[in-house]
Amino acid sequence: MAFRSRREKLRSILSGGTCVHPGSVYDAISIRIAEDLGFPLGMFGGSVASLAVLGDPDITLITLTELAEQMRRMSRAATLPVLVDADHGYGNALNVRRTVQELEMAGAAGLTIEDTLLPAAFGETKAQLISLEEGVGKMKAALGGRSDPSLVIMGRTGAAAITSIEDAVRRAKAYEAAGVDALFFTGIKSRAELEALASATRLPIVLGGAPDELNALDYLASRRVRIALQGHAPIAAATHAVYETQKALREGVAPKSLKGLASSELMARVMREGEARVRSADVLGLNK
Ligand SMILES: O=C([O-])CC(=O)C(=O)O
Ligand SMILES: [Mg+2]
Repeated sequence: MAFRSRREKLRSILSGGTCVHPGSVYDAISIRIAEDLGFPLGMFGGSVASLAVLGDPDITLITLTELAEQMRRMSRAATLPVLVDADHGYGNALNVRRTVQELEMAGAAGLTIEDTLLPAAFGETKAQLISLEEGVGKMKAALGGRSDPSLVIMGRTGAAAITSIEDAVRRAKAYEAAGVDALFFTGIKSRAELEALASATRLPIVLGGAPDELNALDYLASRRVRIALQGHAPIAAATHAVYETQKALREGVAPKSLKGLASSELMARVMREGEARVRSADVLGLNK
């Protein structure tokens, strides 16, 4: 299986004793940069998928096909293991199965399925959850949908901030019992909440955005948190750079005088230009 070693790397992070930050990845360039900088894995958030592919906010407009296609491009560009935010699995539990099949073929190392009601319901301004029973059905469907057993399936809940920490604990225990490989929590506001979840379960934990008191990797590792997200600053940095560059050009700055551009060395590295050159020499008859 072509992607097994990526999945095994993600599994070794989950079974290890430390907590790591993933690189935020969303396209072929960002995954190569994260790989070159030595990140142990990439996180492909639903928010950055929507932004990179559609230029839209994170409101469940992107389709599974678009998400999987973007993942496939990243899988081709780099070998870094990628954890994909598969939102609610793009429908009910049957759609979750299809989502897992598509993301597995696209080369994801792991994916998260969350129990948020998506897309947002009519007339509701706040996030809502599906029932625990439906959530368990989705986890089972996800597990049943993989054909490579090394693909990592994570159960995700934001219950701590939507309903209560007690509900988050109930859901975490139920998803663990359903057989998921790891638990992904968002909306955790304190060490006490993390500790309630960690002591009620045994699986490795992944933490979405968290407050400052939860930002010490050693502490997180001691509570079985193996991956801690840091948001998605790179796409905001890229947007800023494109904005400033286009603005300067529009204002008449000469291309040669632009500031903040990648060096030609960095561009060549990101394009893997050296490898392409060797390959061309080999196959285009230039090696004489
Ligand atoms: O998974 C993440 O990185 C956080 C999230 O839900 C998103 O960005 O859509
Ligand atoms: Mg998301």
